[in-house]
Parts: sequence; structure tokens; C-alpha cells
Amino acid sequence: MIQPRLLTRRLFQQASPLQSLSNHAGRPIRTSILRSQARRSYAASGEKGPRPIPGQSPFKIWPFLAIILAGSGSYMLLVKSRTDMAAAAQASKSSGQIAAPKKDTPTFSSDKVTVVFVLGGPGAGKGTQCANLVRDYNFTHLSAGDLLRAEQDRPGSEFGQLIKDYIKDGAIVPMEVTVQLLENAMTETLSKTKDGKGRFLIDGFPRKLDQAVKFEESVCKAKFVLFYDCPEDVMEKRLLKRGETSGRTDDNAESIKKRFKTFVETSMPVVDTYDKEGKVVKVVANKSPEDVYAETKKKIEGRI
Ligand SMILES: Nc1ncnc2c1ncn2[C@@H]1O[C@H](COP(=O)(O)OP(=O)(O)O)[C@@H](O)[C@H]1O
Ligand SMILES: O=c1ccn([C@@H]2O[C@H](COP(=O)(O)OP(=O)(O)O)[C@@H](O)[C@H]2O)c(=O)[nH]1
Repeated sequence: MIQPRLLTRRLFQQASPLQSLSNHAGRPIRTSILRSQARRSYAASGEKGPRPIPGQSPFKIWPFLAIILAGSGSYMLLVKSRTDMAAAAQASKSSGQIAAPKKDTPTFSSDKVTVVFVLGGPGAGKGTQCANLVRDYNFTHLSAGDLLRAEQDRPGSEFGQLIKDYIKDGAIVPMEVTVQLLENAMTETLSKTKDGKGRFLIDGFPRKLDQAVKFEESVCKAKFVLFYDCPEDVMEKRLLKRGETSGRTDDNAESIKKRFKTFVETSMPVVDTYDKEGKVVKVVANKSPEDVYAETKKKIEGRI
């Protein structure tokens, strides 16, 4: 099984929870600097300046502007450096890794790496069908949910509690965490190949449009989306049954309800968007696992 590696500094630079912490930490200093700037501005407009020439305005605007500009400039620099420093400190404390620069081109070229997103409601049978595809088509299966649960349980993870809360609530974990875990897992798999080629089933991701955009921009373009279409009542029965043995904190009636809501409101728009681009392979999932797989095979032949 692929172990998610420590998240890199890039993740910390982008992760909103930590950024807001570092911003918060810097606020008192910034406020006091602003106050002292304000005091200086008032002093500059005091009575000790040269006497005004008759006919000209007694108020000179340029000194004010210069002070405001200089003040704002140094304020911005201070804020930026403090934010970067805090992020770097956090990152090195927890991972000891060097920052990866923010990038706009995908890490993996789709010439070498094939990515298929596997989507469907909770309990639609994504994981079950992925196991079949791994056996027959030499895919590597990466379940975003499994990676998040492994990160949640990793001793020392800064995101453990955050992931736990999101999963229990059926909500979507901030994308920086999930995208980085997926990229790390892909890197690890590909590092074991001679030619850097690979095929991935990314199961249960992207669950939100911004995740889809981010992943395709920074990690790898997806070839197509395999979508398992299943009625809610069927999925609910399956999940409650799975909950008897899965040990998952979200396989209970209350969490299932929330997960369905998230799926309809947030994840279905991802499927609809890809569908408009002609990238969705839809499979009816309300049949026996064997029949679902037979339809899957028929529909993906020629696309992979
Ligand atoms: N076609 C099917 N018919 C009946 N039960 C299924 C089917 N596919 C999967 N299951 C069962 O339903 C539960 C959810 O399936 P799973 O593959 O884990 O779904 P997902 O990954 O979409 O949440 C599991 O307990 C699984 O054994
Ligand atoms: O990209 C992802 C994938 C999963 N999750 C979280 O992990 C939970 C379980 O997802 P998984 O795919 O394991 O299970 P499913 O709900 O499809 O059965 C979801 O409800 C989310 O809270 C997430 O936040 N982002």
C-alpha cells in the first residue's frame, strides 16, 4: 500500500488553515506599525513646516502622499515576509523538506501518465470496481478517501484532526491537502518505474470543481471520468451494511445524509462539467458487481 509522505512546504504555503494562523500571529505587530506610521503622518503635518506662500494652499499634499506610499510599501513587505517566514517555519518543523515552487504546468505529462477519475455517490461501488480494473488493466488505484484517512492516522500529522472533522461531517477537506497527497502518491509509484510511465485510477476525486481545476493544472490532465450512477436508497443500504464492519466514522445514518447532500450540491457539478466536455463514461451501478463491471469494461475499451 502506498504510504502518503510528509506534506511538502508547498502544501503549507497554500494551505489556508495554516496561512490564516500565520496571518493571525503577525497581526499585533502590523497594527502597532500602522499606529506609529499614523502618528508620524500627523507629526509631518504639524506647525513647524515652512510658511505658506500667499496664494498657494497652506497644505502641501506631496509630503503626505510620500509618507503614505512609503508606509504602505513597507507594510506590504513586512506582511509578506512575516507570512513567508511563518509558513517556512511551520513547514520545516513538520516536514523538513524544501519548498517546491508554485507551478502552473502539470508535474506529470499525459503522454506518460494516464489519469482516470472515478466518481459516483458514496457507496456507488467505486472502490469495488477499481479493484477489478487494477487486476485487469494494470492500473494503480489511489483512493482520495483512503489517502486522507491514512494522513489522519499518521502520527504527528498537522492535519489529522482537521481531516477527521471534515470526514465525519461529510464535508470536503481543503483541496491543497488532498491534491498534495495524491501527487505524493503518484510520485512514489512512478519513482519505482524505469520509464516514468503509469496509469492511475483516482477514486473519489475530484469532488469539487476547484479540485478538478487545481489537479489538472498542477498535477496531471485527466483522460476521462468513470462515473458510477446509483440511486440514493441503494447507496444508503450499501453504506449502512458496510458500516457494520468498516470501522469508518462516516458510515452511519447521520453522516451518510450529509455525504449525500455534499455529493448532490458539490460533486455532481464536477460530473456535469466533464460531461459537457464529452469526458464522462457513465455506468449504471444499481446491478450486481459483476454486471457493473461487465458494463464498465465494455464502455472503457478503446478509451484506455
Ligand atoms: N454492485 C454492487 N451491489 C451490491 N453491493 C455492492 C456493489 N458494489 C459495491 N457493493 C458494496 O457496497 C459497499 C460500497 O461499495 P464501495 O465499492 O466501497 O463504494 P464506494 O467506494 O463508491 O464508496 C461495499 O460494502 C461493497 O461491498
Ligand atoms: O477528494 C476527497 C475525497 C474524500 N474526501 C473526504 O473523504 C470522505 C470519504 O470519501 P471516500 O471516497 O473514501 O468514500 P465514499 O464517500 O465515496 O464512500 C468524504 O466524504 C470526504 O469527507 C474529501 O474530502 N476529498
